[in-house]
Amino acid sequence: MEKPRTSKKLPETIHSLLGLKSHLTSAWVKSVCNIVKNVSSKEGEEEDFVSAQEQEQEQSIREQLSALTVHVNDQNKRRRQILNEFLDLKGNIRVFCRVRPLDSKNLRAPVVSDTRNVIIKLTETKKKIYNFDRVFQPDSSQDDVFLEIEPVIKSVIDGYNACIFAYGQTGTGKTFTMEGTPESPGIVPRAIKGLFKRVEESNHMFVINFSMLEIYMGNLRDLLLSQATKPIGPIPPSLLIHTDAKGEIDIDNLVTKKVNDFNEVMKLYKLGCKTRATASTDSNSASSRSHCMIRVSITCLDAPERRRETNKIWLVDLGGSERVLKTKAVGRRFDEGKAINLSLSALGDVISSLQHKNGHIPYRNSKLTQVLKDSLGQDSKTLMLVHISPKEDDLCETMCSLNFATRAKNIHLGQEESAEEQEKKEIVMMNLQKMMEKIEQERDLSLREIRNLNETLEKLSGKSHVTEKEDEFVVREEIQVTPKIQKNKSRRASDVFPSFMRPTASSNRRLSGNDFRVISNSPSFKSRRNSMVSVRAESVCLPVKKNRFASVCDSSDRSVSKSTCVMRQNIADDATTVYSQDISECDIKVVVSEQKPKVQQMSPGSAMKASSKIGKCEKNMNKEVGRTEFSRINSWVRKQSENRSYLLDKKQLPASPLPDKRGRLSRDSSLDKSSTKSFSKEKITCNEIFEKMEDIEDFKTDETGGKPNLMLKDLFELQCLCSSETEDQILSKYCNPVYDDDDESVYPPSLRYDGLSQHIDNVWFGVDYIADCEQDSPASDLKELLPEMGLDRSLNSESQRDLEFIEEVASPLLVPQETLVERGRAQTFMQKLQALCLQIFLGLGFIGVGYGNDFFNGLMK
Ligand SMILES: Nc1ncnc2c1ncn2[C@@H]1O[C@H](COP(=O)(O)OP(=O)(O)OP(=O)(O)O)[C@@H](O)[C@H]1O
Repeated sequence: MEKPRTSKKLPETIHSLLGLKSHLTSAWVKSVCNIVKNVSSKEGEEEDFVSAQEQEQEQSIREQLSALTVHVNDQNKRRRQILNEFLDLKGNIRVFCRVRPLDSKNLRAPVVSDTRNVIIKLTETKKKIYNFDRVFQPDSSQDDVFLEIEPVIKSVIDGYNACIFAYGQTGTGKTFTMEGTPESPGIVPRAIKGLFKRVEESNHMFVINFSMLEIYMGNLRDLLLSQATKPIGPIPPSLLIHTDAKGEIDIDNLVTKKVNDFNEVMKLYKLGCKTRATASTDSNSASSRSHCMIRVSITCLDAPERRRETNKIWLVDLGGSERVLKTKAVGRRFDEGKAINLSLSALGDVISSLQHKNGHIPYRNSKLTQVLKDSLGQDSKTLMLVHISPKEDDLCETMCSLNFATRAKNIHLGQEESAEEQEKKEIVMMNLQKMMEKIEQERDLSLREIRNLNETLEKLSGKSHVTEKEDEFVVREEIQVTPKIQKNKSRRASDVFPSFMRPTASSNRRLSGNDFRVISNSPSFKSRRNSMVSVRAESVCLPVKKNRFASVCDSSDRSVSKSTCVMRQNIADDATTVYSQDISECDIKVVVSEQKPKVQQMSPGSAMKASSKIGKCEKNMNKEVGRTEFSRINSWVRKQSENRSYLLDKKQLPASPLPDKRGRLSRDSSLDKSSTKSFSKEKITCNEIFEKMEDIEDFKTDETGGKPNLMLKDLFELQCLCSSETEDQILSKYCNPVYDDDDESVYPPSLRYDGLSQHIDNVWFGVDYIADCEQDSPASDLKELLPEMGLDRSLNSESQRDLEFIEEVASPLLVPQETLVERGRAQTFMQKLQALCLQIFLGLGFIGVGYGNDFFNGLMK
């Protein structure tokens, strides 16, 4: 509409009047007054008219918006009902199976599949059929998989809890399905993208939070606490599970990060994946040794039609199920496998109980089921993806996985549906899906209309309909950590699990305040996900005589090497699980740092003296960690060995050992067991030993085809003796090294031993120490472990004596000092003592029970 022109002319008129004021007449003034009066009244009318029109238009847009919003909400409600019906028909717990592609086309595959069945050809005539809600064949794409998962993502937006987990033998593609690759992303990135897309499309305000943790050996570890900040930043508290008043499960102190878009989530996800515990096994070079769990929680306060205000989806990449016998896992790998299998079995029990609608659901049997309690079964949507390998070699594991999945399948008290019923159900589901699609299309149109109307409204009033709502939504805290820190100190009885499921030394250290030191510029480990940049745990592999134990785990020769983390790909147990230790298998990791803790290597008597140095030591530890000079530690180790005195029976040293036919050192007849009883002990330094062993070294150099690692010369040479003599002879020859407590040179540059601390921490966390100590002393751990390794029967009385010796010396050292009330100090102190204790045994007692190689791993760095 054109604006009135009179008012525009007014200034000109007045100007002309002013210019002609000498000629002003009363008629002139009158006419001007009329003009002015006219102008103001006309303009007012016109402006009123315009604003009334605009208001009307605005009002009509607002009415349309309200109507459309109601319509969209109705459509959402209908869609939700239909989706629920659809999922109910499909089953709240659905089991899919994914068959991974064969590595080589030439291999015979006894596993065939169609879209619903997996057929195992046992013999030419005998076969076993397993059916599932859906089977993804080897050529199925990630898109195919996600298409089946999408309805679950939709129901998460509707306020339902959900859980999607990948189960299966190690190396069958669980991580591939969940994580995927940059070219073909898996369920996690797709699900997150899907969630954000739906949130954007919706006319509600959502707050999305992201958390990531792993369950390693029954211990919950936050994966969003980056390794680099862990040791120097505030001590990350341990994660404990609790149930809130509404019966919802939460995890104390778990980092919860508010995320605004897909890219933000992906950054966090990558960070978490890097922190995850992986290791090389016989079946997978970067095998997951834990259950990796992602939690995405969604809050929507302005949608009462949603099932809950806050709900969550768990995306879980379970650790690989495996027969430990097949993987030949020992030590840590063995226990990891055992813990994974036990928690998977507990998960199977829970799902099976839910499917069979049992009165009691055994959630408390594992941390995994405790965490997932409110996201499994009932009105939650659960989706299990079982992964199998079609290879003939894996047939046994494949059948185990299929049997597990069958247990979890939707069998209502054993009644399978007839084909006719199934067909009817399929038709109903198809119709429901079509209805859903139609509603979604209509809803999308309505939403587009809402958007357009909002834009118009914005132009008219300069304010959008939606932004008003947005303004109401206050910015929330970036990181929300469930504030239950106080609870940490009183560990509940229910949290006390069998030894393998108890928190690892690593988590206890986090509790206690003593964490790893970090080292920059460390080489990255060979791992798909786990490129550790901050912690370097170097291992030492010493040449140990092939004893009974060695033949179990490794038939090849062992050599001296200074390698980082993964020592040999074909020895499962030589690969260190990153950032995790457990002393029960004596797989020890030493993390070397720049500082010089001055307390180390003391006799039990000087233990109390050591405590006074701890404060100083801890202060040093809190300084920023710099680059490690490995050579400094090397030279320390060397100096240490040279200065160290041994009570040695000189007679026992072979004068000039000669190689036998097989190239091994000949035994001196004087090393006869009977003669060891009457030996005369003299003090002798390591250098003297070296002189005596000159010939041995020459020979060994030839045998191994290269000079032994200089850094480990001393131990290497001592171990050379081990390779030609019985453990008992070694034991009888070398007594405990003699240390001068005041000699600071015996203290290694920042040598920290991480292990055994669990025994101490338990005292402060409500776990009965005595019971624990009895159960978990290193010697009893060994005793426990040996039968599992099949070594109990083969232990002779001499080895038994070794064990008793260890127990006798180790146990008193592990008793906590009552006077040391400050946990952190006591912790550090005990670590030093433990390191001392273990170094004393270095090359002695443990060799006799087959711990030679593992025991030395990392200890000397
Ligand atoms: N469907 C598939 N298509 C292509 N490659 C696959 C598929 N499934 C698995 N792979 C490949 O097989 C290898 C092992 O897979 P992955 O690491 O996902 O196994 P996993 O079951 O997670 O093992 P673990 O339990 O030991 O962690 C990877 O290199 C992966 O890319």
